[in-house]
Amino acid sequence: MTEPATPILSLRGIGKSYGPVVAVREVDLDIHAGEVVAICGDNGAGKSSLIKVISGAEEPSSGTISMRGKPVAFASPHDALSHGVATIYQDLALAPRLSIYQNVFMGSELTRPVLLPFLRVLDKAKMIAESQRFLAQLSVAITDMTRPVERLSGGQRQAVAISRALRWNAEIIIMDEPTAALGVKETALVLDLIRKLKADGHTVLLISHNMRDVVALADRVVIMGAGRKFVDRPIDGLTADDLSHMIMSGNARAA
Ligand SMILES: Nc1ncnc2c1ncn2[C@@H]1O[C@H](COP(=O)(O)OP(=O)(O)OP(=O)(O)O)[C@@H](O)[C@H]1O
Repeated sequence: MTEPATPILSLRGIGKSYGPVVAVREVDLDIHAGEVVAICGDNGAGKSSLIKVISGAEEPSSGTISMRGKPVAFASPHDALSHGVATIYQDLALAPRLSIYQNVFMGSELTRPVLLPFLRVLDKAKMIAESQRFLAQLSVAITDMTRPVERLSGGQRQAVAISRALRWNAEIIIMDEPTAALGVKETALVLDLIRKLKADGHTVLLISHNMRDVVALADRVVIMGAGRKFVDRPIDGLTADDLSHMIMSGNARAA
């Protein structure tokens, strides 16, 4: 018998309180490399608070986080990013007037030397080529990397936000409600982006209220209610209705 692989990410006893408000209680969670895991639950269940702890945006009030069996503590989202954990929030945090390549490399621009070794200028050509490579990896057909992001569709903007995560070599990509603001066609594009990430070996943590998206994409579903994890199982055979019922039964228990 083969030993189960060490999880890429493990949470043990994670709690998060904001003053007297307990948002997350005693959550244990193991995420394996290459999985797509959906985190579901009603409003106020604690999904965002849990994600903020994993993404380095908030410190946990209790518990530990490990990556590949080694304890880690993320002091900031940048710190999490340098450990290979990237989070894409609903607003995508893109600069609409800047071009695709400027958004992909925002805060981590590539430079090249000119004349003297200590004199460097932005390496626009390389940033354009790399951005093109990331988007091609996601099967997104945009050729002009100088196009401002405000002229892209919602799905294409998600692709730019994901490309930024890829630029950091993120292994774990956390997506907060990626299809919430999108129409049918754009939603299909984003679901394809997530499938592509999985096919390329990335691990995806997905917060979603859309049970159809969850059934279509996730390998495993985690359902939270009143800060606790009360379901953690493979998606095998579950329907969107099953998931909705599970969420509601969790609410009834929490009430
Ligand atoms: N910064 C904060 N200060 C105080 N309370 C907070 C803060 N952030 C979240 N909470 C509370 O923590 C609880 C969990 O909220 P959280 O946003 O994590 O849930 P959620 O499942 O993501 O909900 P939603 O689906 O509505 O985003 C709620 O009672 C919420 O009011």
